[in-house]
Amino acid sequence: MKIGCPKEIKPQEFRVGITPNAAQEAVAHGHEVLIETGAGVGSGFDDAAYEAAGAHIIGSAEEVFAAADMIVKVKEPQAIERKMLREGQILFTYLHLAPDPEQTRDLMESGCTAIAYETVTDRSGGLPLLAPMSEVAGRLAPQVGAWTLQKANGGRGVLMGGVPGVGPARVIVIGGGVVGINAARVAAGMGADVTVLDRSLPRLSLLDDLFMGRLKTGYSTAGLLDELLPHADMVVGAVLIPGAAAPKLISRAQLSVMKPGAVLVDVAIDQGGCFETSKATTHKDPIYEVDGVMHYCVANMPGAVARTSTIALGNATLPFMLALADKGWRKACAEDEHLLNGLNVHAGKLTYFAVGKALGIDVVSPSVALKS
Ligand SMILES: NC(=O)c1ccc[n+]([C@@H]2O[C@H](COP(=O)([O-])OP(=O)(O)OC[C@H]3O[C@@H](n4cnc5c(N)ncnc54)[C@H](O)[C@@H]3O)[C@@H](O)[C@H]2O)c1
Ligand SMILES: C[C@H](N)C(=O)O
Ligand SMILES: [Mg+2]
Repeated sequence: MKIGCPKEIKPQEFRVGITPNAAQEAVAHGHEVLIETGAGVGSGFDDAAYEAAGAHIIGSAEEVFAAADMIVKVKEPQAIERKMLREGQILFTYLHLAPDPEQTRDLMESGCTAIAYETVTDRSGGLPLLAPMSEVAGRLAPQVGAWTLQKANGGRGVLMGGVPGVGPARVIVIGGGVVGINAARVAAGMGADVTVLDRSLPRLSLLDDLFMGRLKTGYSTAGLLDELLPHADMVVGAVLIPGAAAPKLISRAQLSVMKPGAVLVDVAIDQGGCFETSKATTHKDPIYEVDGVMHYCVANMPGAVARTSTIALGNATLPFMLALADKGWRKACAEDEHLLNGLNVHAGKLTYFAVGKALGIDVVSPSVALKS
């Protein structure tokens, strides 16, 4: 199979979908790997590293899209990339379709077969292709939140760990999954007073055991948030209902009970955001203020630490990319229900129920799509 990897074009996105090591494995499996020139530079991989791995360097994204049977990327295809997709072509990347009707329409119109990293599952109920980037974004969240808390950036001028004689920042993490646990770990490590809220009691139990009194846990309800918000310096939004639009857990009205200069970091913004006042921002212009409360809502946070993120993502995607290339998407998905769970669009039809529900579009079950 011809596997193509274009350079990412989302603003300030420096990750790349295929590392030289992954390219080398694909070549060893008998595939041809086409990398757009410069695609890896933002992650520290120059064209020569790909050539040494046996890949071909291609001059433009247009040529990569035209030649490849499967496109492997990081971010959802941007409008100009969507025009280059064609019927029968496999697209393997993050999609986050629930909050994105335009992208969904374009992917359906293209006729391509789109497999979304974020809905591929594993045996233990996890999301193995989302997890590495959730680890990164979770660890980044207190870091960017701490920067936003600085007075010059609009924050209330509170130091995460405080100092002797002055208490630490109070951080609430809503959602104790992969993002949440990593955010809690770094916030606690910075010395903050951390509370994690979740709706899964087993998850709260795990957090309680792991952190041994270093953080507090709470069962996530609107009432508990009402109690906690007036005291919070930072709230990290880290909830997920796989594939679905994020539930809105803090309304605009609730901002009025928060302290001026408190900070909301909405990591769940890629699924539409879990605060009513969230709107996606970029690394170049990451923060804005609403009713005195600072918001950080970058939907591609791991792009900021592209080297770490590209390698971590590549480690996770490699076996799935090889399965798709070796067997073709039908056989690969027929033999692996977890990969089939990644199928979001095929031949003009939407194949993921939570996306269909969010966007009001009819869905064909992935097992039916497999046979079409
Ligand atoms: N902005 C970015 O750059 C970036 C990067 C990586 C991940 N993400 C996003 O972060 C979000 C979280 O991802 P994850 O991997 O941690 O997911 P996860 O499935 O590991 O964890 C989500 C947690 O949310 C909990 N939850 C669901 N509804 C809740 C509610 N009402 N209140 C409290 N908890 C609730 C679940 O029980 C689960 O523990 C996703 O939207 C993911 O796409 C964003
Ligand atoms: C998954 C997340 N939206 C990312 O960009 O890595
Ligand atoms: Mg180009």
